[in-house]
Amino acid sequence: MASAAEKKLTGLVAATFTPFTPQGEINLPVIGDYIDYLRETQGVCNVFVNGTTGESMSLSVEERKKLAEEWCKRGHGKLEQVIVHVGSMSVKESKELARHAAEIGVDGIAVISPSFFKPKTAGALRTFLQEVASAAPNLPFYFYHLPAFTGVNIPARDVLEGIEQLIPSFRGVKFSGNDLMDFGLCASYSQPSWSLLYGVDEQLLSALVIGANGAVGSTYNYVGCHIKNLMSAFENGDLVQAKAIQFKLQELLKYAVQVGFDVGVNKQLMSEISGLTLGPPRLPVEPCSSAHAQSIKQKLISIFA
Ligand SMILES: CC(=O)N[C@H](C=O)[C@@H](O)[C@H](O)[C@H](O)CO
Ligand SMILES: CC(=O)C(=O)O
Repeated sequence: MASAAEKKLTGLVAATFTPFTPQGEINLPVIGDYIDYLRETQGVCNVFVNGTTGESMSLSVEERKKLAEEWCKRGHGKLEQVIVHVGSMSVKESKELARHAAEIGVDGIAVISPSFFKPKTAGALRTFLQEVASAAPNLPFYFYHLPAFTGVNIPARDVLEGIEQLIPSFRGVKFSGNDLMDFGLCASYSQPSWSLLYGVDEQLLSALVIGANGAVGSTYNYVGCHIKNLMSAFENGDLVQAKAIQFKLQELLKYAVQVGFDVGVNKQLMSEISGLTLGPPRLPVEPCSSAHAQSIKQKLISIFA
């Protein structure tokens, strides 16, 4: 994968779930099959490992390293890019994870804002990001904006101001917010080598209109093949078709939220759809019954039929 390191990240990126054993330990042997499923069944060849969907904030540093290693090792020759999220509450741990990511040859790293002690200004957040990036100066670096989870409501556009001077390896933003004006301001500030990756799957089409280069999301694990069609329809100027597919995903997620949807449900849904055994989530996320996930799967089948 090292050769792909400077290839601009575009298209669909699956935010991966972390496989656990029934006892709640990370279950590395599942990852090889997971990669084959993404490639062969969904046509998705990029992954975002140890993010929100991967429950990174509930994992130990040691577990995060082992997971990153396994995704890299098994993905070699099969995946185009393996991006690893290395954000943490501790700048020291983040730097350790960034150094480790460089050693194992990932294609890029992403960092979310710390959220217990929150940066008060865009400048403080930039300094945090710069410090982490300095531990892996040759790795493409992405800022991960997820205000609903971090509670850090600094506009991403403000974070980007002058960031290319502080972080020469800066290559873009994974924007998981609903504020499309802020996203637009990021797009107009963006540079040719940057990737703007949108992360709210239910409104991807709007972000494509504004200039998203790609998308990172949890649902691409199991509806990637359909959302690829949305992206091609958009590229071909077929907005009628692109909207029809976007509306299907919205209908699915509306149903899922109505019956109950969190990362535990999402993970069980992926197990039911893919046949992979991803196991339970980790506390405080509660396990989801097979029946609950099956009802969402049935909805998905009827919507995308
Ligand atoms: C908070 C979170 O996990 N966001 C994901 C990625 O950014 C999305 O892919 C959502 O899971 C998806 O848009 C469904 O709401
Ligand atoms: C969904 C997403 O992008 C994440 O898991 O971080």
